[in-house]
Amino acid sequence: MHIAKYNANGNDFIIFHTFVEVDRSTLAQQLCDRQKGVGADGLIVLLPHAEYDFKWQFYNNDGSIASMCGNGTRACAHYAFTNQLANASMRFLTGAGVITSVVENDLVETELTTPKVLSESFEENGLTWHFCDTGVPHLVTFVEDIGCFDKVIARQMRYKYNANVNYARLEKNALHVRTYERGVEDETLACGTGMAACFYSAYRQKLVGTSATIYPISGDELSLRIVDQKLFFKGSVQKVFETVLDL
Ligand SMILES: N[C@H](CCC[C@H](N)C(=O)O)C(=O)O
Repeated sequence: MHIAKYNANGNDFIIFHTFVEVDRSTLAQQLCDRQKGVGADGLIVLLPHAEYDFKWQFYNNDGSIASMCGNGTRACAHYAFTNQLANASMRFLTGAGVITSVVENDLVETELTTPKVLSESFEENGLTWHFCDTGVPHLVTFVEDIGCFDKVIARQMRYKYNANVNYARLEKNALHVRTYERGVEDETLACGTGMAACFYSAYRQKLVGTSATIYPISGDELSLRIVDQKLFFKGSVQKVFETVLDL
């Protein structure tokens, strides 16, 4: 099996394409295992689709299925274009709906799904939480010091609300973000829908304008903008290697 390993600002993925649609949860766990497998935060499988350029299966590191993955859309769009499976501007079907991505060299911009507010903001664990869906559910709290990211609190909130958990620090028109990711069950170096959730929560509170620079813990620089309530997420991706696995 021919696979590619991608890095999207620290969020890493194994990607391949096939005609065969089967449940790949166990394969995802095997391939994503960082000791016994290739190692990645997720597995992305591209499949043919009659109406769109392709559809995808997305699995987290633990084999769980997630409806969307912002960084994953940018990595798989680059993979699809590089492997001549789609043109530079493509539309593909995810569990959260149809996604449009545009590839320009190593830069990829994705139009995410329309964000949804999941509840009123609330206080818990001495923090104010905002709850929204940017393709998958995210809790967001704004802090003065991003170093106070607390994995114990994040894990507790992740299970109580079945959501990814983000701490964000605002600095002028930029956000520094740390994310505890559902399905990885740990902090990842970047989470695309998490960055989008932090931007959207800040925008709704008028803490940022219609665009902002976002810095995940990897230190990479990404951008988010909102136009007519649609979120556009842009950043670079890298193909780390390609190989053939005899599975
Ligand atoms: N772990 C997420 C899916 C991947 C999201 C993240 N990698 C991104 O870039 O959006 C969940 O199960 O809700």
